[in-house]
Amino acid sequence: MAQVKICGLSQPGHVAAAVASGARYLGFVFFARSPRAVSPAQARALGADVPPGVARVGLFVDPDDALLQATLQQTPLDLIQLHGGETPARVSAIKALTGLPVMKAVGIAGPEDLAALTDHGLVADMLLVDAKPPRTTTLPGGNGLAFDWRLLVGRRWLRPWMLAGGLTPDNVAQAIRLTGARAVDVSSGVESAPGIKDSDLIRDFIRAAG
Ligand SMILES: O=C(O)c1ccccc1N[C@@H]1O[C@H](COP(=O)(O)O)[C@@H](O)[C@H]1O
Repeated sequence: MAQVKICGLSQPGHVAAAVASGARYLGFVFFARSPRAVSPAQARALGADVPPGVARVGLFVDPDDALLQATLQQTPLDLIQLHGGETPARVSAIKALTGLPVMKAVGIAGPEDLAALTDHGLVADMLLVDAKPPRTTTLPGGNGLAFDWRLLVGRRWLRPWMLAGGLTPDNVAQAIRLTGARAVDVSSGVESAPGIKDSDLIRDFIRAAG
């Protein structure tokens, strides 16, 4: 069974549905432009009763030190997800600053994008392999877009990795079979509208990944 991260949670009922269905990672978005953005106080409340073994993930996009420090002062997190243009050096600096493990997202559109996974695998604790966002969007992730999963067949990196990008209850099993992913991340694919999670879709996704 692949481990599942449900990203962009903002309501206690959806956190409860994700945990009850077996999610191993819960994502809280600290990026103001996202329809899924939460405040640190909201994230603290949402993550307060999460059982051991379920990681609270803070998603940031090119955060400065002040944002990271202010967020962590207000809410406990177990893993930092970096979803912007952070360099390997910046990933290292954020690990040192926060004392937390970091998962670095890399956007993939073609084979030329795969080298960044090798570079980030030297410093990040985990890799997140996502679709590269289109130039026209203001969101660097959470767009519900998939990439050609065949690009990952036979690839190995130094760190554990998650597959993301356009996953849904209907396609996640195929994505896992093709890529061999041991962990998957979803946001839009378990929503009824942008930013509105659906407990039934969360359950269906986690079942389908099993
Ligand atoms: O979910 C968001 O709003 C978001 C905003 C900014 C950066 C990343 C974001 N989400 C991440 O994007 C991928 C793919 O999401 P989707 O399933 O295709 O909608 C996933 O890793 C989310 O964590």
